[in-house]
Amino acid sequence: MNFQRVVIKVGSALVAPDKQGCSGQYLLSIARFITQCQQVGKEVILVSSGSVAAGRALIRHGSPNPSIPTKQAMAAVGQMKMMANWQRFFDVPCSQLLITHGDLKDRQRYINIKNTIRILLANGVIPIVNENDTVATDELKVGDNDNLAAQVALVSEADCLLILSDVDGLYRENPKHNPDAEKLSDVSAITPAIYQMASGTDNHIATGGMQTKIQAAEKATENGIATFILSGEDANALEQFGQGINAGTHFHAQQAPFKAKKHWLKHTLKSTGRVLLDAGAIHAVTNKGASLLPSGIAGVEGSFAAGDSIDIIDAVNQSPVAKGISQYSHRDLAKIIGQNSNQIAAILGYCPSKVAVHRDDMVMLKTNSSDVSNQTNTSSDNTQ
Ligand SMILES: Nc1ncnc2c1ncn2[C@@H]1O[C@H](COP(=O)(O)OP(=O)(O)O)[C@@H](O)[C@H]1O
Ligand SMILES: N[C@@H](CCC(=O)OP(=O)(O)O)C(=O)O
Repeated sequence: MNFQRVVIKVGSALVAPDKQGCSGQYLLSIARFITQCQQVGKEVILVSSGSVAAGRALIRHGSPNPSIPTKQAMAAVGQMKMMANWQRFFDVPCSQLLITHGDLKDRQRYINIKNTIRILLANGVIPIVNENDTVATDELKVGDNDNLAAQVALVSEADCLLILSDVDGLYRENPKHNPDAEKLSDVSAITPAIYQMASGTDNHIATGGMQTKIQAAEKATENGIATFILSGEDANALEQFGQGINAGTHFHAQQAPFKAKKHWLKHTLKSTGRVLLDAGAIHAVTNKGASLLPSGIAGVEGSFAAGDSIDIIDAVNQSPVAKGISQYSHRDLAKIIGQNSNQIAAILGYCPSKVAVHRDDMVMLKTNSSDVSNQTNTSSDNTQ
């Protein structure tokens, strides 16, 4: 097995093949594989879906698509069932980590999660992660466990991500709609064409379908984490995987791992505002690796505090060019845009920084380089 630390994501359809309750039908062989990994010194972190499905029969609901509070109640009761279901397959202890996007985007909580997982693994405990559905709101949730698993792979510094589902890989079209669709064994780069192949799911207990799996694979592989989609219904697929044979789709890890902070910024933080840049500022930021100065900002939108993530937009075509941490709140930034940085103190009465977004806190979304700090800094004014 060509990995040391693996995150294994198990979809709802495997936990609840009958679309409600918990079943051991597929979990048994997955648990056996996990035990085999541990016996040869590999570390395993589970990301398990299925709490909503597991609790579905225990919470009264009239409609086939229950309200969000009803689903949150299902998750609350189902999570215990799901954990108990996993624990019965292991002799070693399991542990429960319920996290949200709000936890991952907070630098301190992110570090707490990292430390907890490290200590659990060092003690032979299996971390089992799910989104904390009961408290998650739209703004504060990852939303699907494929992306959550990729983020867990990053925070835990795994070198492999295994996404187990009711489908045995990425097909050129949804195989449930076109049974003749061809499967891809290897994906060396995640391009728009790959995204076009992936559609959602018809399974009402699942979230995201293949689209979110591709997003997860992109996040992981650009950080040097090899990613596989395998059938969790086929015990042979896991057995073969253990022998180094890929029975599903292998998304190859990219060579240059993204720096942890840049990744956190690009994928984990959610922006609550935008700044619109004129052509000169776009050129300085994208081609010169400069910090973003208030003088280059033509407009401020949304609501954000100093330290929040914002999207950096080309005002001409409205396309996002970068993402970064704002040094100022939207209110203060709106007062200093278009102004020379030397004027900031006079306008605001304070000047913690001459830049609006520092180049070290910025990640490019569009240029060939995804890390502006790798570029030569020709900014004439990039001091904080
Ligand atoms: N191009 C594709 N290749 C494979 N499966 C696809 C594709 N596009 C959509 N899907 C759908 O994605 C489903 C798996 O996602 P999902 O139902 O969310 O499962 P899970 O609960 O494991 O996350 C498959 O059952 C399939 O219907
Ligand atoms: N957190 C939810 C699962 C969300 C989800 O992404 O489901 P799935 O697409 O089956 O991986 C639950 O435990 O029911």
